[in-house]
Amino acid sequence: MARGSSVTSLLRRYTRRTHVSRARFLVPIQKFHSLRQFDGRVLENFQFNPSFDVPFAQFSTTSIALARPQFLCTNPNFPISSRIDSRPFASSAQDGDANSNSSSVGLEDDSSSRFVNSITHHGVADSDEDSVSDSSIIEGETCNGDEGSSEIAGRVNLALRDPIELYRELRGAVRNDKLRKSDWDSLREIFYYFGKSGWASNQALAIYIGLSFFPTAVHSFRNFFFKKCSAEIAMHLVSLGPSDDAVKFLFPIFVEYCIEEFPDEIKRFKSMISSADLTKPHTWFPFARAMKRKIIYHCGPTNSGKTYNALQRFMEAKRGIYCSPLRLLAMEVFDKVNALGVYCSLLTGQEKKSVPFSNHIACTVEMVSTDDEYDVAVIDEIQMMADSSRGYAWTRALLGLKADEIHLCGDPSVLDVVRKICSETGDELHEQHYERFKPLVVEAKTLLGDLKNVRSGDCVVAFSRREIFEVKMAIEKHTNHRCCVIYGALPPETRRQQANLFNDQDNEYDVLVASDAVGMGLNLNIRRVIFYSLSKYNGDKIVPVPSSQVKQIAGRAGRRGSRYPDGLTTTLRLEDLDYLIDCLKQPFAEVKKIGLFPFFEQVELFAGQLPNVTFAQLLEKFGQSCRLDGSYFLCSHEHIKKVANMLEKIQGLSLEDRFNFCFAPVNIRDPKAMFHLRRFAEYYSQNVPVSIQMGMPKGSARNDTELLDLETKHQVLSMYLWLSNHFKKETFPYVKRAEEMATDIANLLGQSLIKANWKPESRQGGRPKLEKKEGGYQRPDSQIELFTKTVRFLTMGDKYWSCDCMVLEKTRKRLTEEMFRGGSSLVSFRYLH
Ligand SMILES: Nc1ncnc2c1ncn2[C@@H]1O[C@H](COP(=O)(O)OP(=O)(O)OP(=O)(O)O)[C@@H](O)[C@H]1O
Repeated sequence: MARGSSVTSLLRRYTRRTHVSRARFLVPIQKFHSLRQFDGRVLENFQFNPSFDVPFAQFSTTSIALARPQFLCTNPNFPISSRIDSRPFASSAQDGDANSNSSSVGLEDDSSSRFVNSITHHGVADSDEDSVSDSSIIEGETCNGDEGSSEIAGRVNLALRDPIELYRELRGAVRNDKLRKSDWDSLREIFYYFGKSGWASNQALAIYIGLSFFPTAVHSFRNFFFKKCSAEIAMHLVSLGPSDDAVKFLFPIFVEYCIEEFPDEIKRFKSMISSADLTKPHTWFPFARAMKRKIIYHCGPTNSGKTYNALQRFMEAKRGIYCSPLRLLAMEVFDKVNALGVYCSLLTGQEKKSVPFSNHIACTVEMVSTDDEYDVAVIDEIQMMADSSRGYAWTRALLGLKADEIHLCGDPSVLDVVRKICSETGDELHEQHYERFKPLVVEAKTLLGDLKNVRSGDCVVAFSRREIFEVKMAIEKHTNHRCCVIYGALPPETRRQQANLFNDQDNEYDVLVASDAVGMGLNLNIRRVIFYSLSKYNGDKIVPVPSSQVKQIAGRAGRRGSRYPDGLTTTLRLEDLDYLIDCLKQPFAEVKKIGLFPFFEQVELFAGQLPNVTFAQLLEKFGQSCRLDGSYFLCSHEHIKKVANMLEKIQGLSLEDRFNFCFAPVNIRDPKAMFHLRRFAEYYSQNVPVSIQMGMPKGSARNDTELLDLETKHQVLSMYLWLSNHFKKETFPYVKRAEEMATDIANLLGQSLIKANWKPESRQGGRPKLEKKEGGYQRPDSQIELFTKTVRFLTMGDKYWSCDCMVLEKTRKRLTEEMFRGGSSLVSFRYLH
């Protein structure tokens, strides 16, 4: 990115000079957010010094609250009279209540509260004589007669003096040569301690001294101090030694020094921070805020009719928008609604289907417009606001949609966050709670580790492509069942085709083998969901599948209106059963934070502060500097940074181009797909028509390599279509051709899957295998200790064993064994929540 010359070179130079690591930079920033929350509460009436334009209240901070008496007392900007006799930072000393002090100033770390306690114990402003003598003992002084007392009294007075006054005195002073070498050594140690103090560096943020600049500022302050300090101040510091007390004594003087010495640095850091300000996101959408919106939260588990009810309102409305988590689901709604006679258009990243006269639109949530007005909007799977990478799209839709009525469908995990948001936006919230149409029944018998036990209508869920094909092969080899296959890398069209094949009764494809992609968006006639395993690769290591996902997937069994309204779920192996039950029993974990990501305009503003960095570095810096309110987190941008790094060398892309290219749907672990994205960007940067440059496969895949190739080809075409919708149309002129090719490849993929009976290959090669243990893979441990709710065991022969409440896990196992011995061929138990 060629940009103008650096206005922030100083800051960057400091960053380089001090080798500030990312981790070091990040940790205090987090703290700093929490300080800021405290700030709003405690410092709302606190004024700042306008002459320096340093809004102390803007960042917290504890120090400022603590330092208030000192700032107030001499600064003409603070007319309120203050107690000159108050000791620096020891506001509690005035009321003599250490605890109330530490809570009232919102001290957040242990060291700070320890410090305040120590001040209170040693404090003298509470005119407690014992404290004075304690102080002298603790400080290692010997109080011998009047001389000792007056020396201590002098230091006590010094400690009570206004730091601004002290600073002014220092400014006008000349070097003191009376100090002994040992005193200078002590002072050096004290300043070293000060420079290393996390508390001080954190508090310095309040005056916009950034963490990277802090060591330089301390160094400069030290030089100044050594040149100027009086014997009195030096001896006072020496008596404190390298301690928190010394840090807190020096800090307000340091603040004065920085404000006077580094106004440019302060201004620069301040503008960088404010350009990365993501606080109060509800204020980003003034038009939506001007509306009186009604939010209806359809809250409940899977298969409880949430989406059905929301869609009824959507179809009744004059103008409606449905926001989907998946292209597939947007297509389903588009088809369903049009079939019912409501004209509806489709908008996803890859396709725009405009239906004439339509006032309704089904779109993917990332594509939702916050400019258009609607009567009714539906945001499906609202709990995805908490998704670590895509959550921002749901947050944006909820905050920004201009709709009179917004229906949110989802589980209860984000209910509290939505309540909080509505209280901030002023929207009226209505909650509608749902129960599953029919309870999900856990089959305790499991498949006993044998895939021969699959039955018609079963869906076997595995969490890797390799396992999916292994399971399909095994089932087709050892039974008469034929399998359809659904996993994430398949195009939505192929997934739908496989779903239809499975739902259709007039063929032999009666078993489905699927990944977690089956958890959302497809209406399937599933009788029983069987978990082949309950661990999955998370991009880094093998982890237990989270309980929310287990619930979502298991909930696919027994949909209302399907052939199997009673849903069953179980595992392949008995050993996994406890974890499955555990997950189903877990209440929905309450989400505390939801995702945000800056708009391009916000990134652009920030880029103005850091002109000579790469786009990936810019994003990294943004992540480090951005400020967020307590209910939000910055969505992960690792994927975006990888693409940004790949495109770095391409000249001629504007910042906006780079930003948009980074959101293109690409599998960053697939080198071929990454190669094509880079090629597309290169062509685009040269302003020449971007060609597809990809041969069409001759037929369906004959082995797994060819199948993988088809998948990649489809992804590249999908990327081309996405880019054509996000960049100048004329640069991507082969849209028609790309659409045709994509459709053909989706069909070829469907045909390939039907006959696929080969050993699967791995796209990455390097992915860790599931760790084998005796009896299978590494299983997640069950966390169940007790059953705390009513549990009822039943056999399929309508004979019930019931035992209410607090059934120990061992008891459950014993009962299950008894039921087996009792000759029951199929044993299940049901939780009545
Ligand atoms: N009142 C109803 N009349 C007829 N069918 C209904 C009704 N309510 C729901 N259904 C059907 O029940 C099935 C599940 O409903 P729906 O998809 O709305 O559930 P959900 O709670 O949104 O589930 P999920 O979160 O899994 O999508 C759908 O096939 C839907 O068409």
